[in-house]
Amino acid sequence: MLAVLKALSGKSIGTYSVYTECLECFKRRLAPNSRPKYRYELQRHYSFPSEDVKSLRTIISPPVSRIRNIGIMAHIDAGKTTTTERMLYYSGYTRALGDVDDGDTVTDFMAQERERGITIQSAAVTFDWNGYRINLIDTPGHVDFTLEVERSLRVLDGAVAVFDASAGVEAQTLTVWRQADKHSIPRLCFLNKMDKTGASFSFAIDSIKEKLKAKPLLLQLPVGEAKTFRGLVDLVTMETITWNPGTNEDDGRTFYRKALTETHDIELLGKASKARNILIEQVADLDDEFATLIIEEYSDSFNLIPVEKLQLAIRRVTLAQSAVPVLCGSALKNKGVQPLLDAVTLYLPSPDDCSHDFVKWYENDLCALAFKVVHDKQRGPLVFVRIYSGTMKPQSAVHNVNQNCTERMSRLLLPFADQQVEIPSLSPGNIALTVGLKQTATGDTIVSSKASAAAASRRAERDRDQKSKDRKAQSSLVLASVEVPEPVFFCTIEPPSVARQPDLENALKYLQREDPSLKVKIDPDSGQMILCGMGELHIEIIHDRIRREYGLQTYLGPLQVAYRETILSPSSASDTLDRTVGDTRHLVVVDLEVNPNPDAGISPVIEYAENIPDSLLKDFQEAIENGIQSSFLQGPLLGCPIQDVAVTVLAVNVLPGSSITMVSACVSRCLQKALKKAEKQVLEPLMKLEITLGEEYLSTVLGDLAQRRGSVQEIQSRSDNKVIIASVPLAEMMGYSTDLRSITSGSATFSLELSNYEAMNPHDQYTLLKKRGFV
Ligand SMILES: Nc1nc2c(ncn2[C@@H]2O[C@H](COP(=O)(O)OP(=O)(O)OP(=O)(O)O)[C@@H](O)[C@H]2O)c(=O)[nH]1
Repeated sequence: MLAVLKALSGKSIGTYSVYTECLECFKRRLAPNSRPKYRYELQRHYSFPSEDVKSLRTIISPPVSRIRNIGIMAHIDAGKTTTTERMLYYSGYTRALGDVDDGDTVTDFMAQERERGITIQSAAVTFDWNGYRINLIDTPGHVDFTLEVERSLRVLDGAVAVFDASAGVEAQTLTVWRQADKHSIPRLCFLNKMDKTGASFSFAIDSIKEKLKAKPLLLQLPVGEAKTFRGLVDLVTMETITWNPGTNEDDGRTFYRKALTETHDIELLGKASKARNILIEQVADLDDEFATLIIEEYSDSFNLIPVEKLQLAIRRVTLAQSAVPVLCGSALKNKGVQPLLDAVTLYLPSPDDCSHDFVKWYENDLCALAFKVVHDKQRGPLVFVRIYSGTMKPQSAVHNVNQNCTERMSRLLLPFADQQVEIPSLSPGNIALTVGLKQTATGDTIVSSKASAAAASRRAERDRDQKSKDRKAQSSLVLASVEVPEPVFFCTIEPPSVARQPDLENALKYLQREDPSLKVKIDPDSGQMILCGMGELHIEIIHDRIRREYGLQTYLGPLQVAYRETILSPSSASDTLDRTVGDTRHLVVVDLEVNPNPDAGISPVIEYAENIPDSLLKDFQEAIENGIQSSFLQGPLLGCPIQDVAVTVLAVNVLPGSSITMVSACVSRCLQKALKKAEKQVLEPLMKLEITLGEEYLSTVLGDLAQRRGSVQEIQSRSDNKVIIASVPLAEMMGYSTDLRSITSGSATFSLELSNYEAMNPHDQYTLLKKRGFV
């Protein structure tokens, strides 16, 4: 039922994240009877502190080969949080099963998360399973928090993709799958909700093949489906796995493995033998070592292949990302989670299996990446770090390469969601939480000292092309930073009174450190603060957090779409700036030309005429380019950023003694002049929209899309549903979740992703300019 209530999310492509229309859906979650209110008095039964904390301390630094840094990723509501809760329960970390519907899960620990039952921030959770240390990141499913997923993926070595077995691959799964591809992260698939009406193992597998273009390796078969789902067949060991047959109330802790040959179920045995043979053939096709073993020793009977040999081959294939193992179960009904944990330890990589270039430059010195900052009122910023080399110790000074500052770390903690266990040191491959780092922001690299950073830089330099060694070596010290997508929505934000303005600035400063996808700027004309975000939900959550966490009742202006501007014809301009400040005369003369350049994107392509002397560029290139960049932020039509334009600087003359600020100002003014003279065009964000709905609503929804300037590209059939794929301007999608729900009686779901920026037609452009008071 809940799933049906949610008209939902979207996804991202490339560097862009996406806007999604799920504000209404989360408001619905707040409504009485949707999900229970957050209750501070909720008490979880933790199996530590006491004895278990001690045992945790003894295994602070497990062997690297026994560490798994794993993410759980999926479409919203596929069951990530429920699966994580089961993992924590079966590994002995919690004594009671958390339930998203009761708002008492461990990983969704923020107030909003518990109240609304959604995951907003990634929570890192550490636990042990069968002698392995698992650092698990529960990533959010909402597209407005795509950056959270990106951040997590950067520090993971492997991932579990959770699917709703009745829905197969959904929009957000595709997004996170692409993200995992980008970061080359080996994956397992878990087909969850096998108990749900409509669950279909074969449908889900087909959708993995078709939509993700992945090669699924079936490691299990379900026994029964939907209401009849009662267990699994493990095709690697040829055993049946059942969970207390006949009792649905069971917590799933106890389960039984039985050799399939002993079940007397001839049909199941036949099906499983066939599926196992296919698995073996698939693995042999992808792994030469295994193929040779089969040809040389087991060509007569696959049944004799030792389980460990098959497991090792599956592991190699998974790490090579030539195929993905698929498992299934029902987290809610407590089935299938323990074999999933076994698969995580068996098939997903340890930190040792993943190579990172920069690690060798640090040798045994500390090198860590801050991948998340959370602001804690009592303890200040808490920084989640992944350690790549060296050892991290509390009460020590560390050097932040990005901020070029040295800070003192007071405490080091193992993160158990909202519980943390203090530890005396941490070794490579692990994820930990630090207290005391006040300057560090998401994406920063942390090393032991400035000298160690310099030593690593020298080693990197030796490895590199000598020509451009300085710049390259400098950047090589900084681990790949998170790609922060451009916001697509913005609105003004005002404090309750002028006196509270500094408090609001402070709150936004903290929130920005935690969430780099949130941007704050000041409107140059009105002086108002502008909040820029990834979607309605994103901005609403920020607004809500300012109220709850900082006690500020702020006022938001209407949400506006972030348009762009470009030019359609070349033009040129000259400008002279002649100003005397004190005794100094500043005289700058600039000539430049602008040209449309569809490949330029949002960064201007800058060229210089050949007659401009190198000496002048040496002194003023940076100032010239700063002037160009600042002009690009405010187009001549709407004051929106400029894209797809090339600038050629034809001449620059500077009177000796003139300041570089004057050079920037003159270039900027000259560029504004040239842009104003050119033929101008507003570009609007065009979204790719995917709607899944019952056939009976098809014509109504298509009619509604036509009114929204939408163009339908394809209508597919998926199970009993229709899927409309269309492109629609973002400006027409405000409040879409409410509208779609009302015309489909709440049965349709949708997702949105930014497709591209497209030129508005003259009529729509005129209407927009008029609405904004520019004509
Ligand atoms: N029938 C069935 N329902 C499940 C199963 N697992 C989870 N659910 C339900 O699906 C809904 C969503 O579960 P969550 O665990 O919150 O999903 P999620 O992927 O973490 O959701 P977000 O954090 O909001 O992205 C809840 O109502 C769960 O009770 C399952 O195995 N079977």
